Amino acid sequence: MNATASETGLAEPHLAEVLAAVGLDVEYVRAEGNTLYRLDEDQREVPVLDFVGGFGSLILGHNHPEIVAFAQDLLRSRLPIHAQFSRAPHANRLAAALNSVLSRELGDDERYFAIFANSGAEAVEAAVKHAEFDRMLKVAALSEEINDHVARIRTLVRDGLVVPAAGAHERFGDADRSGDPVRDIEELIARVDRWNAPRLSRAPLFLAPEGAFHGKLVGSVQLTHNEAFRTPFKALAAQARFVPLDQPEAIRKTIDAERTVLLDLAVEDGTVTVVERDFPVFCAFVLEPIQGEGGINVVSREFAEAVRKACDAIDCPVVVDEIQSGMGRSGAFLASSLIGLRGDYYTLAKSLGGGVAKTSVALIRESRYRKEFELVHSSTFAKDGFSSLVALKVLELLEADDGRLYRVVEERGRSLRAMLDAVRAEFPDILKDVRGAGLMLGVEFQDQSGSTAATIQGLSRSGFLGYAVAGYLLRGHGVRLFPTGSAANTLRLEPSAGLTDAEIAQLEAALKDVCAVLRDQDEGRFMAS
Ligand SMILES: Cc1ncc(COP(=O)(O)O)c(C/N=C/c2cc(O)cc(-c3ccccn3)n2)c1O
Repeated sequence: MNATASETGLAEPHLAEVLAAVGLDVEYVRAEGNTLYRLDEDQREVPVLDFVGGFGSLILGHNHPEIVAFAQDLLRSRLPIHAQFSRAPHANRLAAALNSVLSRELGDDERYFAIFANSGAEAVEAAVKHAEFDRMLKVAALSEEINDHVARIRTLVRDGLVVPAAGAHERFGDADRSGDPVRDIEELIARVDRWNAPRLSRAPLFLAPEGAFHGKLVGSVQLTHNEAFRTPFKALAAQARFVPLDQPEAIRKTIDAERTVLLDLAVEDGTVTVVERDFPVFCAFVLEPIQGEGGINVVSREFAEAVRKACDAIDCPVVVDEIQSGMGRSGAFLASSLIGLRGDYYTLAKSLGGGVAKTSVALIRESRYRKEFELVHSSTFAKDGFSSLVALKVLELLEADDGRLYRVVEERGRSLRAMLDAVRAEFPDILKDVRGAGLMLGVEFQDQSGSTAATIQGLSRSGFLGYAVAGYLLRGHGVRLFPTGSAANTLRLEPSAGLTDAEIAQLEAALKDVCAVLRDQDEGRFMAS
């Protein structure tokens, strides 16, 4: 069925046309576990094996029976879902439950304070706002400290207790001044003020790895590396400096390149000297421990250590974005704990809602938390009763039986990975790489822009090969998976923990078939509807 814009209605008509062009514009009528159901011409249900997994939001699968039953009970109970500005027992319990999991996983009891939101990008926005709120308070404190020093030293000079050091003006290119200490200190203070003023209002910067994806809202999209998503809106928000994931040393170099100093006055041995004070340019380093939208790139332990070391040196918080990699998807609650990366902030979303609610959270460690932030940030639907209780149920299921579900994810991920590696070994000319951890895996197809088949060549050169492969797998094998806008040749696999051997086998047959068609350059079969 090839829908046109008028038939698809007004919701993203162009995207609908793209999906239609590669046969992905299917309407689903029911979903359970790893299966979506569509209707055929005779209105009969046809199962589709779903590896898109809600872009990582379905670690428990579509409509998990315990989650659905729990949600139904909540609605039947007529619980207050929107009772803003009242005690929020459910949200507090959820924050406490998240802290228990973090304490278990991180091995210490430092508390994390929760700022709840409704979507992943909104949690990132909250984290970014809090980090900037924190940075501005640091800037204000530094500025006040310098002003206090200046005022105290002005008095000391006027009282004849200290004098400006010989050469105090050197950094401004001048020789010594009049010799009158009172006049000299006023000139020095004026020069320090003129140096500091523009720097105090310098816009903050962020750090993020190349390939980063943190959402598409105003602030978060500037942390997303994909230029198509980011650059049209760069005038709206603080910019990020992106560092290559395979160059940990680039982090320190990037920080040094942006180093900004304020000037301060100090007294040494009775004389006044000018000293430098580092200005906090960087607001936060934001990174995913496993990049999703960027094409399933696993951050190395070496890179994680370089991030932590560089950020500690400049007192810059590390925001670990676990929106896609978290909630058990890697085989641990946090994928970052597998690479020894400790976050100052964490963001969680997607599977936190159990596949039936929309909720997200930014968690901020107590040592960095600014409680005044609560007075300036809020959201109508955040921490609502329904989402909070569903999220509590999700954590209960993840943590049950001493974390049995994480071990299931790890074992299912190993089985899926083993199959993918075997298919790649059989078709190295078609499959370039298999990457990821747990049940967050990616299969990268070889570039086909040199194909002798014009259609395959054209699709590859236009960045649609991955979508065309996805269309073939859906039409020919009833298997659903997608590439992403930032890694068009990498199909991502994010099934639920309920993945069965039969589902792995079905995917194996589908992948081997599409690899054979591409090896044969059989564009007729490849594009058959
Ligand atoms: C690490 C991370 N941080 C913040 C976000 C933003 O969350 P929201 O989408 O809930 O605002 C995401 C959400 N991910 C969205 C996503 C992830 C992905 O891997 C693919 C696609 C996608 C979307 C459309 C078409 C193809 N791919 N979308 C994320 O993965």
